[in-house]
Amino acid sequence: MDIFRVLSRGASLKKSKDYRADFTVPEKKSGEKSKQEIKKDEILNLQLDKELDFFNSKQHKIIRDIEQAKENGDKSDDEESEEHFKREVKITTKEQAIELRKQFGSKVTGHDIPLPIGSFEDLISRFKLSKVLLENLIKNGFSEPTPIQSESIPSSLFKRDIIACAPTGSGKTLAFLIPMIQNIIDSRNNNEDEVQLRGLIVTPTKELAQQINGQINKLIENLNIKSGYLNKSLASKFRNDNNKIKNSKFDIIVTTPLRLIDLIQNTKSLDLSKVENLIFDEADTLFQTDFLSQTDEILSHLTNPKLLKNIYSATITSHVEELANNIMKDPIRIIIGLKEAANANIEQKIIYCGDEHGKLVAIRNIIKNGEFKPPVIIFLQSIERSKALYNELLYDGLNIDVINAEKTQKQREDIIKNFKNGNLWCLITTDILARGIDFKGINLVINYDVPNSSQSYVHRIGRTGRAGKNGKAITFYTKEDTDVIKNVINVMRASDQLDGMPEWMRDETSLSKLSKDRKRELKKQQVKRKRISTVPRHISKHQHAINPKNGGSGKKKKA
Ligand SMILES: Nc1ncnc2c1ncn2[C@@H]1O[C@H](COP(=O)(O)OP(=O)(O)OP(=O)(O)O)[C@@H](O)[C@H]1O
Repeated sequence: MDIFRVLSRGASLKKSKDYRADFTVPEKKSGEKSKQEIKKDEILNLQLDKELDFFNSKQHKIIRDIEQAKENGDKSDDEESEEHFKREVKITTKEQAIELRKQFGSKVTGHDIPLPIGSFEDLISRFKLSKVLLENLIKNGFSEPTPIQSESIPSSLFKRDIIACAPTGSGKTLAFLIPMIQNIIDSRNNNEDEVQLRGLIVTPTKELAQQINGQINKLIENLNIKSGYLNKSLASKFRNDNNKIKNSKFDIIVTTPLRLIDLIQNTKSLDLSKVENLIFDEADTLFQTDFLSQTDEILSHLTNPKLLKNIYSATITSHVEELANNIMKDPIRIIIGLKEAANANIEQKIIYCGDEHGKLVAIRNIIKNGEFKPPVIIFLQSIERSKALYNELLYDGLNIDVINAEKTQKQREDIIKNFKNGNLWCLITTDILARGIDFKGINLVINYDVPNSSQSYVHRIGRTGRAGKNGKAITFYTKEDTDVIKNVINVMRASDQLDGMPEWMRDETSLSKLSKDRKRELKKQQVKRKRISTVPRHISKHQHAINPKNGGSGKKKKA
């Protein structure tokens, strides 16, 4: 059973210690329902929707829909859907735009900025948005735009380059997908329906690329648009350049940088010269020194003069903005909320644990005191440490697994599937899952090791508190973390989360600030930590030695 889906559809929450029993689905009544009963259910669902109005932006629409559902009890589906398309444009004046931006905390700068949209229906009248696309949005539960969508979509449809920074879990993916798909529909209409690779989305991890492609597939239903995630198998089809791939061209490709570069350098089967819309998702990673040459290489193959460039992330430093400005034409800059703050729905807490042993004690305390409410994600700084913590907690009855870059793609996919459908309660991982991954309903993120930058902290804890839901993040620190923990405290301060914290933390002046050089140093190398284990070293060494996998006899020596 997909507990997250059940939760998001308004299942009731029981107070129970057993997490599996926390989710109950309303029972189905036997027999046919009368029309009146169905209508009553609709109204109830809409009222439930209102309570679960995560983005605070659905408010008036839902209220209006409740009223309409009450009044138009017997209208046909066709009539109702036609009415949906005829709704008046909500934002038509500069004053309304200023008001909306104030309400959303949006800062939008640049030349000739278009008005934001107040509803997805605004796009029908202003941009002739495809009705099928709007239907697909509504079918998937996206009824009102989030603040970033409200600004990005019209700017992109006006064919502008965009630098966008909005909190984790605030809907950036749809913010770039909706205009990309609409632009493809428009281009295809103007070019006698010729299929060409027009949209390219570059992300730092495979998991994220796959997730975005899944999202695209939901939006392009019945649109005759084709999207592909450039995994190993698709890349090898391109490499073989057989007719199969030629005959099934793609409108959109989602990829990681290296996979794409490998393909364009070694084959001529993927032509990037017609790409009109480029997205760098988690752009600040792609503009970091490690990725920069790859990003440059990709840009050099995108030769279409009409190319639109968009960069999106929850954290964009001024350095990244500077780099982006160099490759963009007159971009519109959209910032939602505060740049370095975490999502406001996340309660943040730090715990001093003294040393490594203290961290194990702290995590077991969290389990004992009921704070450990699954689904939970635990982040550590390295593969070794993630495996060590997994071995340590394996027998604590937590239903856990570990996911890191050592696992095969298939293993990674299976673990994620199990976590999403509720078979796993807790995922132990590294920064590989820190960005972009959208697990619905994560209750708690634990930073077992302090992340090495404020950006990494914001993204890691952003796996909870998504789509308007609340979440909690706990960060452990020890005496080794005196410097890196300052990054975390600064984000907590920017997010107004220092209430109840010791005086020295709340007082900005008592925390000597980290210099830029020191921050850079910390990002490059991880804090040196002692190994994780409650088992004394001489015993674990002995266990390792007798393990048959390591050539041992498998037998314990007699005392
Ligand atoms: N307009 C909308 N109405 C309701 N839910 C939405 C809307 N837009 C997006 N969502 C949902 O919000 C969740 C978070 O969206 P998304 O993954 O795009 O966040 P993000 O801003 O890209 O986060 P991150 O910075 O972590 O990558 C998703 O589950 C998505 O389906």
